[in-house]
Amino acid sequence: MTTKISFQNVSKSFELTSQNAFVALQNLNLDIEDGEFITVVGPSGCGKSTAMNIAAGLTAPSSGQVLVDDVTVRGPGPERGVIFQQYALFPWLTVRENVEFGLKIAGLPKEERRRIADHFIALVGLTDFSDSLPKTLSGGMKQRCAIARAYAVNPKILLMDEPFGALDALTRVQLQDQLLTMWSKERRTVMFITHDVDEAVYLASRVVVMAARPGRLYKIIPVDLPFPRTEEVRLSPEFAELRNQVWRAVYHPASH
Ligand SMILES: Nc1ncnc2c1ncn2[C@@H]1O[C@H](COP(=O)(O)OP(=O)(O)OP(=O)(O)O)[C@@H](O)[C@H]1O
Repeated sequence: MTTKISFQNVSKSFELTSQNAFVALQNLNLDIEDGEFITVVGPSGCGKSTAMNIAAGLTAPSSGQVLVDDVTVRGPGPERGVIFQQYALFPWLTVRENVEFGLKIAGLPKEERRRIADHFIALVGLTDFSDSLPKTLSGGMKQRCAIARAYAVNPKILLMDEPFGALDALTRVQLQDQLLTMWSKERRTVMFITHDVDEAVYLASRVVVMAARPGRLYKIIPVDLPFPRTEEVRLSPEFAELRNQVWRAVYHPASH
C-alpha cells in the first residue's frame, strides 16, 4: 500500500492577541493510504476543518507539513477536489455547466466536456435536471451536483467537509450509498469529515477520532465491515458495536 496523504507533525495556532495564540491543531500525524476512505469525527472545535483545509492547501500550517504523493502541499491543486457543506455552485450556470466548469478551465474540447459531465450527472441521478439552475434544486440535488462537479475533473483525492450535514436523513443515506458506489468504481482517496457517528462508520475503512483543546488525534478505529456496505451491514451487530466504540471515543474520551 502506498501513502497518498501524510500529515507530519502538523500544528496550527491562531493569534488571538499579540500575547495569546489559540492552538487549533497540535502535532497531527496521520497517513492515509491510496484509495482509502477515512472519516474524521470529533467534538466541535477539535480541528477537523483546520486539518482538512491544510491538506486542501487553503490554510498554511504553523509547523509540520502535509505531503500528497510525497510532495509538500503549498496551495490548492487539481488532484485534490474539495466539497463543503454549502454547495458552492455557480448560481448563474445550469447543472451541466456547473459540472463542466472545471473541465473548461482544464481546456477540454466541448464534446468531451459534455460526455464527461453527462456521465457524472447520470451517476448522481440528475440527468433530468441537467439544464436546471441551482436555485430550482433541493439541497440534496445541489449537493449531488457539487459531487458530480468535483468528480468530473478526476481528482485523485476528495476532501469532504460535512458534505451531507445540511440534508434530511433519507437524502443523506441515499447520498452515502451513491458516494460509496462511485468510490468503489473509481477508487479515489477520500477524507470525509462528519458529526454523524453512524455515517462515519458506514462509509469508512478507518474512523479517525479527534479530541479538542487542543485539537489532536485521539484514536483511529479500523472498520472491518465488508464492502459494498448495505442495509444488512448497517443493521448488523458488528456495525452497532463499532458505532458504540466510536461514540464512546468521541463523547467520553477519558473513560476508556
Ligand atoms: N481563523 C481562525 N481564527 C481563530 N480561531 C480559529 C480560526 N479558524 C478556526 N479557529 C478555531 O480553531 C478551532 C478548530 O476549528 P475547526 O473549524 O478546525 O474545528 P472543527 O473540528 O472543524 O469544528 P466543527 O465541528 O464545529 O466544524 C476552533 O476552536 C476554532 O474556533
